[in-house]
Amino acid sequence: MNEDGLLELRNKLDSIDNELLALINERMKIVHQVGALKAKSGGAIYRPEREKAIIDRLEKLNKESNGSLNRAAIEALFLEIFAISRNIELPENVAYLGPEGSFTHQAAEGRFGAMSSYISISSIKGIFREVSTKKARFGVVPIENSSNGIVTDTINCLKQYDLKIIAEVVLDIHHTLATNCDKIKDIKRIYSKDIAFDQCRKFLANVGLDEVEQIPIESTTKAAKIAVEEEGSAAICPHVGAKLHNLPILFENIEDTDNNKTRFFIISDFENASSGNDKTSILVKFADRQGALFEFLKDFNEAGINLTKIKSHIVEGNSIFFIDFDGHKDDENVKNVLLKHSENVKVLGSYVKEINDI
Ligand SMILES: O=C(O)C(=O)C[C@]1(C(=O)O)C=C[C@@H](O)C=C1
Repeated sequence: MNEDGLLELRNKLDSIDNELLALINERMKIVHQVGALKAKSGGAIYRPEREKAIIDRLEKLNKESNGSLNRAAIEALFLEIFAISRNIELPENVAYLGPEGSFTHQAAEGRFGAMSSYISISSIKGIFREVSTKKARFGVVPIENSSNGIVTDTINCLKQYDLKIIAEVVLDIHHTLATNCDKIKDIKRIYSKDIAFDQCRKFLANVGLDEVEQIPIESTTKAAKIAVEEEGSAAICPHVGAKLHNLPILFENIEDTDNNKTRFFIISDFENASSGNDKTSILVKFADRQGALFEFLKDFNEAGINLTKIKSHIVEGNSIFFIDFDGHKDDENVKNVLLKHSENVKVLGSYVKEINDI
């Protein structure tokens, strides 16, 4: 291998890295001052709308100056910088639906970065409790999956607790089949979460595993932990979960649809300012009379509000609707409609709209 000139290029990289480090430290000094200011005013540390505005601006600048980074790369770099910044302003705990390595953990790390302090919690209700008792500043919970629909526990908790949705994260969900068995025919049982089995039905039939015992447990990552200890077992689990428990992966991306996504909410105890590109989620209980739903939808339509999702859901025997629409709750047209229906509506939060939608 001819590596002439490598040393010279590495020297150049080293001196750029030195400059980057000095600049980042310079940035963090200012972040420290922002933190002190917020400590006085009581302002929220996490400002998703500001982070989005910075990334939008940098993406535009990058295009204008013909930079080689795409939006995903700019986001990856700067979301980590913001996460470090927030920790400098005030270290805050993030509670997520565990165990470690779960998809919710991945969603949390994607938004809060490597420096945050994470608390793994085993139930959705536990996460809401953790945030409302201020043991954690943020909670990360799944709200819906493209194949399995709405997560009932999350809706119930959003109804019950006085917390706000402050951000959404949409993850592409890929499953692996991981096992210590050398051959498929040696697999005698498979562990996973019930919905993961549902999402991989065709794959299991294709490889002749549809008749093998399926043991549903509470998390896909725990499935990997059990399968590594039990001979003749396999797990349907995330790549990260298999790696975490040193379980060899036999097949990757075994989900039946190539558009398998899960949407997560980040919950906290504050409300976001408008970013100009927001979405709002509400729960609505309609009066038990003819035309109630129709009137509600008509008012939204006349106010020029784009409803992006409407799902009915039963809580304690009563039917309620989970609705998403474009706009911020403080936008004039939104405010008026919500005011008119305030008796029946619970506003769950306005937050920056993700590009990756479900
Ligand atoms: O602008 C702020 O409010 C900050 O706290 C600074 C900063 C940043 O690093 O730029 C950090 C955290 C916020 O979520 C948004 C931006």
